[in-house]
Amino acid sequence: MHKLESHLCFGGTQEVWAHAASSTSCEMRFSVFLPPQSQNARCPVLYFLSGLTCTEQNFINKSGAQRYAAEHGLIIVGPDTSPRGAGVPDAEGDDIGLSAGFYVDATQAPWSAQYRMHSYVTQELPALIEAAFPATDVRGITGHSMGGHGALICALRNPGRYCSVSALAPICSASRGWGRKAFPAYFGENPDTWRQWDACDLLRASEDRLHLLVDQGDADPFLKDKLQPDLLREACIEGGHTLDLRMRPGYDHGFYFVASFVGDHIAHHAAALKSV
Ligand SMILES: N[C@@H](CCC(=O)N[C@@H](CSC=O)C(=O)NCC(=O)O)C(=O)O
Repeated sequence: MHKLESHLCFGGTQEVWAHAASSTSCEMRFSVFLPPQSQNARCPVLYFLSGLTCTEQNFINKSGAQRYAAEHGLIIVGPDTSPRGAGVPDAEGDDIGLSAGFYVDATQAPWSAQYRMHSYVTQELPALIEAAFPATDVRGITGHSMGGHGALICALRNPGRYCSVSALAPICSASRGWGRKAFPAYFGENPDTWRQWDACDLLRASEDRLHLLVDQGDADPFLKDKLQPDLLREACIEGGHTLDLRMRPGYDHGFYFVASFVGDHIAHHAAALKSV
């Protein structure tokens, strides 16, 4: 593992690291913000999963999250959004292949060998973070757009692994929304296989009851066709989950929206993670 960047920020340190990942069989980068509190004690970790077209950089450059993480004493870890490097498969379009790992473990060739972001994000990366940084094993998970879908499915498929979950403008039902192109490629043509990675289907089937915080701009151009918060609302009612879905008048999909509400999400996670 080697450090690529280190910047003092709000009394903490914003770092970027690279390491050889076994889940994805390639070098992976991740960001880690270490709050000032982590100089003296281990801190809980919030995982932030980014959206389509992103690397580990977009969130740390554009969200302004460091200020809130420093205030609350949370480590924030931001993985890349797909495997990368020589030989990693790709396809035409922003919503499949590079930067579009959808936080799933693909089952179909050629994707299945390296598009294993679910294993990477839920198992390999936390093990590394908890061994190499001043982190506890108390974890929360959040994300934006494809990363919001990722946060939901990571929590739903791994009961007990995360103490808190939230999402900003998530793809709520990837198999019916923004994942309509990637899911058949990653899992094959049988829709039953897609449902195992679709947040709404998982919410309906889950025996765990989640308490979800979701923010969504009502001027988001992807709202109706690709994000579909109405499906999330219905699935939460059917599955008995608590959903605090806050529709934000006038906000669109990008990082201006994320920056406006990321502080609320960090406060929400801090309250849950620090009460464990
Ligand atoms: N070009 C794409 C949309 C690209 C986009 O809006 N990406 C978002 C995430 S969308 C869902 O996962 C993003 O975070 N971009 C990075 C940034 O720095 O803004 C299209 O129009 O289909």
